[in-house]
Amino acid sequence: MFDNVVILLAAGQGKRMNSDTNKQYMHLFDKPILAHTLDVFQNHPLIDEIIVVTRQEELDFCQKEIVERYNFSKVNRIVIGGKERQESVFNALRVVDKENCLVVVHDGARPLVTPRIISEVIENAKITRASIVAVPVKDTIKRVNSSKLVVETLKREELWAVQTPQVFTKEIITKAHERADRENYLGTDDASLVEKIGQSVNIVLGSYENIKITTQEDLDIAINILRRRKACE
Ligand SMILES: Nc1ccn([C@@H]2O[C@H](COP(=O)(O)OP(=O)(O)OP(=O)(O)O)[C@@H](O)[C@H]2O)c(=O)n1
Ligand SMILES: C[C@](O)(CO)[C@H](O)COP(=O)(O)O
Repeated sequence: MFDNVVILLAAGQGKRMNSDTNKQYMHLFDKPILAHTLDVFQNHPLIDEIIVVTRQEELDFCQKEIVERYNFSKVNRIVIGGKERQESVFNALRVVDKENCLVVVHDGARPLVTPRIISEVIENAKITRASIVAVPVKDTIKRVNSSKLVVETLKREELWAVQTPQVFTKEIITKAHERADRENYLGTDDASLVEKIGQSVNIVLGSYENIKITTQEDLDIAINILRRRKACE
């Protein structure tokens, strides 16, 4: 049996949000975005421990106003992130002390992840060792050059929009990050690093509601989804 360790990323700056408060700490209804995300993992029976990654200047706030205030008892470490998302994951990986475990990487800015998604991606990774959440794209996607000229139209039936959680054995994700670090490769998700070491990566169907809160309009979408979910409780 694997233990399941979450790396929860909250060390970004939220520049695209254009707000004075870092987006992870902005409120959605009753609590900060990061507390919503933590809630889902804290209450999930398959999750054993959580490592939160934060910025140095927000460490104290994260510890006192998020972890202690909402009593997230599964959080056993808070580590300092790096300049890029990938560095933040690598910093957290270095403190995962369990040998034989699955590492579940999740964006703190995706508070609408559901227990169903977490269960399915972990169960899949137990078998495949590398499993990520994604949804088929709905729009037509084109490759465009720097002069804004269309270069080609991609085959939509082959395109998936990738989300988190992304789950790997500790051995695979560590090897992938070490190789990327050595070769100065910077990817926009962890799976791209795993692909580079020749490991196949499996897709589990996510949800169009599992959005990453990136810009102001995402906040309105998240509020509407949460309002509907609360009304159904
Ligand atoms: N150096 C970084 C950059 C990002 N993240 C985290 O990775 C997730 C996805 O990143 P993104 O949405 O791009 O967040 P930001 O980097 O904060 O946003 P922006 O690019 O607009 O500044 C977020 O939960 C963010 O906190 C991180 O832990 N460390
Ligand atoms: C990992 C990710 O959320 C998958 O969609 C995404 O690539 C993160 O990108 P960002 O630029 O760090 O938001």
